[in-house]
Amino acid sequence: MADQPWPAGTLVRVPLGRRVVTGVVWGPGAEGEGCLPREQLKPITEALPDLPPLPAHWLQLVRFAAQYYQRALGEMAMMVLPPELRQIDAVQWGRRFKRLNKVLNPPPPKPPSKRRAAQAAAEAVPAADADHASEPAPVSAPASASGPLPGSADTAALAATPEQAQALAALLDDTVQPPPTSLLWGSTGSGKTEVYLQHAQAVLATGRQVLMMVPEINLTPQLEARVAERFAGRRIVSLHSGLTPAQRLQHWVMAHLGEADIVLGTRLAVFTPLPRLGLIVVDEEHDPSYKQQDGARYSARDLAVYRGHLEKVPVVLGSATPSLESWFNAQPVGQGGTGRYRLLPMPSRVGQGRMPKVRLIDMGTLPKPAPGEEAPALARPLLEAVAERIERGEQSLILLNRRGYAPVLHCTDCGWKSGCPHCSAWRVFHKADRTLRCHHCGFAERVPRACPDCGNQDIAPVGRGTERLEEQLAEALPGARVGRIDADVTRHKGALEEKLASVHAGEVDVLVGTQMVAKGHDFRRITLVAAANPDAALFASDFRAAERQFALLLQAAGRAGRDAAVAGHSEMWVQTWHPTHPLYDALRRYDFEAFAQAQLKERQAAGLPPYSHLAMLRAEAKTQGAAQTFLDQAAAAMEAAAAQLNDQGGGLLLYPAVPTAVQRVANVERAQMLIEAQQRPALLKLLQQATPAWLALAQQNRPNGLIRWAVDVDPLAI
Ligand SMILES: Nc1ncnc2c1ncn2[C@@H]1O[C@H](COP(=O)(O)OP(=O)(O)OP(=O)(O)O)[C@@H](O)[C@H]1O
Ligand SMILES: [Zn+2]
Repeated sequence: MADQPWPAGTLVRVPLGRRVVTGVVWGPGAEGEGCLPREQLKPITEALPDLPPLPAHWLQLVRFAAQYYQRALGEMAMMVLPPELRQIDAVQWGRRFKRLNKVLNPPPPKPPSKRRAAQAAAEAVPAADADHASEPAPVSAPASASGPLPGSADTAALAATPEQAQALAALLDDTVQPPPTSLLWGSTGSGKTEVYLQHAQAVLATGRQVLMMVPEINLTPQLEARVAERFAGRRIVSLHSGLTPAQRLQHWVMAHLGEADIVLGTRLAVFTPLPRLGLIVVDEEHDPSYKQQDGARYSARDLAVYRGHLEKVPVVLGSATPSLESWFNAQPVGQGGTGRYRLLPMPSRVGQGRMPKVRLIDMGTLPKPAPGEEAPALARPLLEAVAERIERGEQSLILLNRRGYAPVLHCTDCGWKSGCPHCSAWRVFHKADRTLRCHHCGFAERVPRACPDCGNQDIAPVGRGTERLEEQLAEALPGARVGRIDADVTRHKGALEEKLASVHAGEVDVLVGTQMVAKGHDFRRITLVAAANPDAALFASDFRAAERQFALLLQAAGRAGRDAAVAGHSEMWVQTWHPTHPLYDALRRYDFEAFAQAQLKERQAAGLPPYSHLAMLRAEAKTQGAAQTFLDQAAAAMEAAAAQLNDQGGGLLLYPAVPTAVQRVANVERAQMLIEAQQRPALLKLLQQATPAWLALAQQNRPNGLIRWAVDVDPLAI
């Protein structure tokens, strides 16, 4: 539609069948190429008034993401817009906008009338009904009540340590153009957040906006508090999936209008339109949560780097244990890397804080439990070390990455095990509500009194989850206050905050937790961290398992000794059957560099990322045969194209289709096929060329039981 009156990026309402839906004007469509003839096009109903068009950069980012992750452009664009925006019409939008304007530009203060006070009160209440209730205020209440204040209201930064100063000098040096992507490689507790804040302060002072990303929602409140405290006069908004639809829309609009100075969010925030963008921070850049695991499987970290290039703004990736991809990119070309990122190391902890001393317990040397008895959860010396902490009024953190009471129940007579009838997985015993629950499909039943197969009364838990560990520790440490934080006890809104607060307040002596507690928290009284059972990852089939485990253990260790007063005697204990494993050796010396080099060497030898590029084609079907048949046909359909690309040095390799690790979930069979390439462009070209054939094959295979298929570019787990 060459004569369309609306510029590209305008949000419009268009008729689609009998409905009217929201769309984005993308530009004139080329006739032919799958577009309808002009005569058949319906006119746009209306544009959403007062909403500036989405910027060209935003369109380009979405276009790139769609192409790279092999999704339809429209799907990608709609997926990254606030859900609420896709539904409302111009009239509803007009009402929203008016209310938002009142928040942004409050009338000059008058003596408060009764009505006004009531209205202000109403505005502070979170919207229950999306369209009719008042909008909630954005997170930085002071700013929203008084309009933007000059940057002078920022509270003073801490005096930077020499390492922080050095990193900041590099980050603030704007003679390096275009602004590079930096990898801030700082130990846990080295003050990375302080560096982000001071960098942000400099960027805000030039009138630009800052986008800060964290991997998980439960880390946003902490960062939010620190940012709000530092930038009391600024408008700060958060963006994550925990907001109400109305909140999310409001925060998004404030960012888009340039009214919000700082956007804090999870991966979805990478798509926030920001007209004055000046800095992108990706905290804990190695975290797997940055990769979306369904639909459009994008990596927010990688898109952040792309966006930085696109908009010529600096990107800071921060981590104590960078992903091997980022590490590789931060090594100079001469030293086996790509030199694409700038490495900014901060090896020391702030002040007198020290990393805890690592102690490996060789489980093989412990006395064997009597026949029929179970080994205790914690070896004697570790238990004694915990008891010592309790006596001194210090806290311990016991990490066990498995929730529930026991991963499986077992009949000692006939050998029955608590399998899930719908999945190829065991059902986990949860003692609190006496259920057997499948962690894959959610299927739950009351735990049987006797073996369902043979009637034996004696069915026993096998193995140990956090719930059981908590119980056993309470028994082994009489009088100790044992607490637990995992997904089960933090299901309700606010529960996690409550639990964390009680740990900070010293109301817990021993905290049992999953990886949830290992990340990010600034615990001040923990002097002992123990990994109860970390060996499984050493032998996992996934090539990234070791990398993830190392990061987790190092993060966990980083929760101890954060306070100088207790740092001297802080310890990280590891219960292992493989004390000489190189992973633990590197951990003992906190030598990420050595670990990374060793891992990269292995990856290079095996031709794995970052030395190659992967895509995974996944299929779900009623039978394993149907899933694999589709994948086999999909492979056959791209063989010619692959051969052609290989003639040009693409280095493409198609692996046979195999069942996934958990083959059946909710009665659906799953299979996958790996595509490997030496050259990334060849991989993308191949996927693009193959897609039409795959779409057709999928149609053909539906009657045979194919349910879904999808491509995952740069898959995290294989
Ligand atoms: N320059 C400084 N002077 C004094 N204290 C500082 C300084 N920088 C940071 N701190 C304090 O040190 C502690 C750790 O800092 P921060 O949380 O920024 O580290 P981090 O590297 O982000 O840690 P982690 O990776 O564990 O999240 C905080 O309590 C922070 O207030
Ligand atoms: Zn199941």
